[in-house]
Amino acid sequence: MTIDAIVIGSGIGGLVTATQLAAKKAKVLVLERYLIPGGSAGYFERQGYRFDVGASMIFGLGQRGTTNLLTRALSAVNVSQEAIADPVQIHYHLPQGLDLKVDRVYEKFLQNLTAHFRHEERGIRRFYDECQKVFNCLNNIDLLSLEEPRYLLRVFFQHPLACLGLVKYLPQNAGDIARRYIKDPQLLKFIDMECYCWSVVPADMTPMINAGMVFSDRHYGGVNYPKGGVGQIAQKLVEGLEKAGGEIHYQARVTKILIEQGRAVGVQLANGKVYRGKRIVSNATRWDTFQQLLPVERIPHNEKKWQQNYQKSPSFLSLHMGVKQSVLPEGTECHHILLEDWEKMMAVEGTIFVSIPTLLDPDLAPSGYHIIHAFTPHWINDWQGLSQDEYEAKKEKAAWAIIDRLEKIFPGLDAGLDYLEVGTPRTHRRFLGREDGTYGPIPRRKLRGLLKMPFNRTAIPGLYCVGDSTFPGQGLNAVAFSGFACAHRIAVDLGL
Ligand SMILES: NC(=O)c1ccc[n+]([C@@H]2O[C@H](COP(=O)([O-])OP(=O)(O)OC[C@H]3O[C@@H](n4cnc5c(N)ncnc54)[C@H](O)[C@@H]3O)[C@@H](O)[C@H]2O)c1
Ligand SMILES: CC(C)=CCC/C(C)=C/C=C/C(C)=C/C=C/C(C)=C/C=C/C=C(C)/C=C/C=C(C)/C=C/C=C(\C)CCC=C(C)C
Repeated sequence: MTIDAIVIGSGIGGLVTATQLAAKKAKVLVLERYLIPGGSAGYFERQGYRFDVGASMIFGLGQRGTTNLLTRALSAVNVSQEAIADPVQIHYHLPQGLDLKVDRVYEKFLQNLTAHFRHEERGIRRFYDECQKVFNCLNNIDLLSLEEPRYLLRVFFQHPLACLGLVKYLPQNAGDIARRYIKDPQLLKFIDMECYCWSVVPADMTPMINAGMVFSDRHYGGVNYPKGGVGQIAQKLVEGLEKAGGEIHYQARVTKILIEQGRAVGVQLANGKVYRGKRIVSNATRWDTFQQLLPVERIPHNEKKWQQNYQKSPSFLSLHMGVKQSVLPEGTECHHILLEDWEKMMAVEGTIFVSIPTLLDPDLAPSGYHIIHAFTPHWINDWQGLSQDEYEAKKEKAAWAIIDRLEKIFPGLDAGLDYLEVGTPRTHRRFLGREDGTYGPIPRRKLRGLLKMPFNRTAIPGLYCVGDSTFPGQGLNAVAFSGFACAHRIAVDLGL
């Protein structure tokens, strides 16, 4: 039977595309190089612990509105995922005693922040209220392909004000709006950190649409942890895909996208096997798609331009730890950010991100133990060209430097350590198939919001991209949007 769409990669972007198409009765084949689905939202198991490989703070599993895209993607193929509400999005441990929690309740968060900056009470409220405006525009409309003129016309007639609001915010960045209301330099640094910890760039370079989503949805749909671990989301999507008649093959590494008369017509695997399909979707990064899967001389002009605007963000050094329960003080929250010096916010080993999923789902670790996943930015270049011994020694040294710093929030961490596995940018490159292990694209300089971020179609007819190198960028809920949009565009192109 002819395949309608071949999806390269089963990250959340690829799986949402595949399930949406399968739900529309398209014949879909997903090809995944690894053993399990999920990509950055995958997991691995060691000695009774189930560790999340990357994604750990999950938006999009809410129950209301239109922005709960993970919930919607699952229900489109008749599956669901139990979600555990996280009462605090992040506990920040920042320089100059700036210690505060982002409570799920909006007013409580504003109070916590205002307690540190009384003189900016009005500015704080005005900035975050403006983020809510962006979110309210999005959360009122059907979220589908912005490359489909009839859809645009329809939403515009249904919700003209929301659309005009979005058009206004699309070229803006969060930092410019924050500066309109806020003057205190330390508070502006805090807003930088609020953006950096998910966009990996400061507020000035973070698109306002994305900031509006994150800073509002955490108080609306909330951050929710999937029962059984983050990997469950992908597993459930695969279950739904198969129920809807789609197929997924593992250990199926695509090495080539086949082009005939300028059109993408199929793919070739590392083992030589060829599949042909009416449409090809790449969930690999744009760098991998256009530099590895296509002949380099084929890089379309607009892709070269994209690379002039966007660069690869650093990867991470990840510590997956199993620890004794006694390491976590009473009342510890699930997510933490630790930084001791503002100047180092974006430096290698500057900011430490921490996630402790077992506080929400104790079944992920043996009884009496917890998981601490700590990660911090690192570049692949610093990990290349080492002998095996040098590589191991470097891992060990870097890991213990992080553990030492974490003792500040988790006293006795070193003594309470039961298991430690360290991942480097090389690990991320190898297991996620992402060039240089990058977390995703970031602007090379200040750009106009999301205007330069490409949608799903590419310059090569028949070839589409999905995932975090497409609009609107990083984040599971963001790549879920990109999956909805990609499937919508393909369905229209195929006349489904
Ligand atoms: N919320 C968090 O805490 C957090 C943390 C880290 C990452 N993330 C997010 O996870 C998202 C990643 O989603 P995504 O959908 O863009 O992609 P992804 O990188 O997660 O998935 C891509 C998939 O494609 C597969 N693949 C790549 N090349 C292939 C090839 N040639 N042949 C076959 N398979 C191939 C990979 O193995 C992987 O499974 C990002 O948006 C990132 O921001 C979130
Ligand atoms: C018609 C006319 C005229 C017009 C029209 C217009 C329109 C309609 C427009 C539209 C638009 C749209 C739809 C848009 C959309 C968007 C979206 C969906 C977005 C989303 C976003 C999301 C995001 C950004 C998210 C993110 C998240 C993340 C990234 C996260 C991360 C995290 C991490 C890293 C972790 C951290 C921490 C710790 C651990 C502590």
